[in-house]
Amino acid sequence: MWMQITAIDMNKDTYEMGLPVIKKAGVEHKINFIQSQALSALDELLKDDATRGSFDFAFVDADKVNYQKYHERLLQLVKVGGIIVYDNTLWFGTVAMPEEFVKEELKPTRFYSIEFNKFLANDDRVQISQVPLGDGITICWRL
Ligand SMILES: C[S@@+](CC[C@H](N)C(=O)[O-])C[C@H]1O[C@@H](n2cnc3c(N)ncnc32)[C@H](O)[C@@H]1O
Repeated sequence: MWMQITAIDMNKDTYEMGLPVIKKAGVEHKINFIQSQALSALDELLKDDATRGSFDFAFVDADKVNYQKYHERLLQLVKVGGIIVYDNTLWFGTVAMPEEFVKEELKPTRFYSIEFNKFLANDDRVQISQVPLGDGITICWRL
């Protein structure tokens, strides 16, 4: 079956940085890069009935303040049994630290990350596993 990757980033440089490797692997034709704010791109994808519930896998590594909004949209785009992975859910370990030990510059995202982690833990539309790999990833199995 024809497999395709939809990649969204508001900054094309990020995609172009990886492009030589993508080309070397001969998979450029499989990637649909959308240069856009993620929320509007996801909303566009949701307008298409053929796209809803069609994705096997989603990986999110963008602005943490919007993770919950991405989650609501991805639940509609990823098929039941599919996987959604969120990056940086430990936020340098700060989500488990008392606030007084956290550097000022990490505090805003720490707050969003804690709120999002609590939200996911109570979301019965997914089964989750928090993996202490890198900066923490949360794997969600779409139920
Ligand atoms: C930490 S980088 C990760 C890039 C890529 N996932 C990787 O691992 O190489 C975060 C990326 O999210 C993009 N980004 C941040 N906020 C975004 C938004 N609201 N909409 C679309 N892209 C966004 C940035 O441009 C940046 O390329």
